[in-house]
Amino acid sequence: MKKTTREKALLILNDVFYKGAFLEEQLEILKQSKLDNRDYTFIREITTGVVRNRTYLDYVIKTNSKIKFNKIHKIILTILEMAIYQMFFLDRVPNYSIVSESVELAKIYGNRGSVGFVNGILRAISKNNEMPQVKIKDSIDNLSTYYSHPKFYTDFFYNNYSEDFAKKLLKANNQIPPFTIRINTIKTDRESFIKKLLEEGFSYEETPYKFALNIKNPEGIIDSLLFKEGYFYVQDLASILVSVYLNPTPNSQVLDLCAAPGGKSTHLSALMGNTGQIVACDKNKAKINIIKSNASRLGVTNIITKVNDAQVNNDNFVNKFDYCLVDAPCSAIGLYRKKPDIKWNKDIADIKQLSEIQLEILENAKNYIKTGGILLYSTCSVSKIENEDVITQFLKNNSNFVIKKIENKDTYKMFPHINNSDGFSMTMLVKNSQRLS
Ligand SMILES: C[S@@+](CC[C@H](N)C(=O)[O-])C[C@H]1O[C@@H](n2cnc3c(N)ncnc32)[C@H](O)[C@@H]1O
Repeated sequence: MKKTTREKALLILNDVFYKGAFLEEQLEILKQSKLDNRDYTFIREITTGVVRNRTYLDYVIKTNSKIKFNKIHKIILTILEMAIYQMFFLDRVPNYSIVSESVELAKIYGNRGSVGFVNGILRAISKNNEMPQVKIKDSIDNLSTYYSHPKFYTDFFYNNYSEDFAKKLLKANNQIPPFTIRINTIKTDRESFIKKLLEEGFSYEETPYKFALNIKNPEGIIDSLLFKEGYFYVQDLASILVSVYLNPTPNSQVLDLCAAPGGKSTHLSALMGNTGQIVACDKNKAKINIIKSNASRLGVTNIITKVNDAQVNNDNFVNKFDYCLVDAPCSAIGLYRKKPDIKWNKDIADIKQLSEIQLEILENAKNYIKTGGILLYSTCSVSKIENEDVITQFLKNNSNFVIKKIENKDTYKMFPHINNSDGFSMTMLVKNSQRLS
């Protein structure tokens, strides 16, 4: 029998929560399946919403369930999470229909007992006219539950920044991110691009960087001629600003050690007016082809690509470059707003492990820069462990490097609630001399 939209959403969530699937990839597969656009949008809205608000939804279940929370069968739990999300976060479906659709799903995936359970608990919860409050005494627990964030994350911002900062950040992480594009100045100029954009029926708002625009109605823009002609690249503001801060001079030699899919490399190329040379590397061979195809679409001619493991020293690179970008593999906990499943699949242990890899990469990168050259370290993580701590250790090991402040900060951090961007960290280091040891 044909699966309903809710059933499709249920199966995606089940794969994401219990089988290690990535939400974005699952949604991409669904998109390719020629599903009606309205159904696709609804499934994306429910699945993303449930992933984003999971702890809160589970709290509502816990406080209303007659069965112990950890005794609820996983798929039944997901049916409940989807139902409660629709009740309190969407307003287009009436509660009675949410309950009956959920009961239908329980009939397919559960047993007689679970059908009665789903019916009973959802009827009770649907009697609330407003979102049930979270009543947990511990403030950090309370915020983590209400805004559905890992406790270590809330704890860090609550204690190292402030309660107000933590609240605003968590709230912003649960909002839908803007669709930001970078105008490709190799192919067009700002004025002509905006004219074409408006002619094609797209509207935009400005961002603090004049070549980055937030598209208000991005549906279809990837299929547009503007895209095919390489007039723009889809890229978050924070990611765009990394290349702006590095700001390599024309004709320089640039190394991008973790370059795929090529967002920053191709931007660096535009900033250099397609002059000099950018060596764009990645460990992953398949991803190198994505850099090539992006570079070709964008009219970039000064990039050469190389499969290279940045954790291994490469003698061919030593002392060759004026600039080196290390946009390191990281926990991506700065991307909660865009990819909410990261909330649930990266913990402190992963972050610590990544910080070791990041330091290892920097320890190689330092050899590749000429004296006076610049090393820019960036991550889409807002953790201290992957940023300030890595840099502190690096500077301890390498006294011939000094920090060059960005926006008056040793490590400049961008946040969704402050910059309306992904969470990002960047540190600029200058190599003052060769090491004497
Ligand atoms: C944050 S992404 C880079 C994004 C890219 N700079 C951009 O702006 O489009 C990190 C990249 O590092 C690559 N990577 C992971 N470990 C690596 C390693 N040991 N050496 C080189 N690249 C690595 C991943 O394949 C991934 O493409």
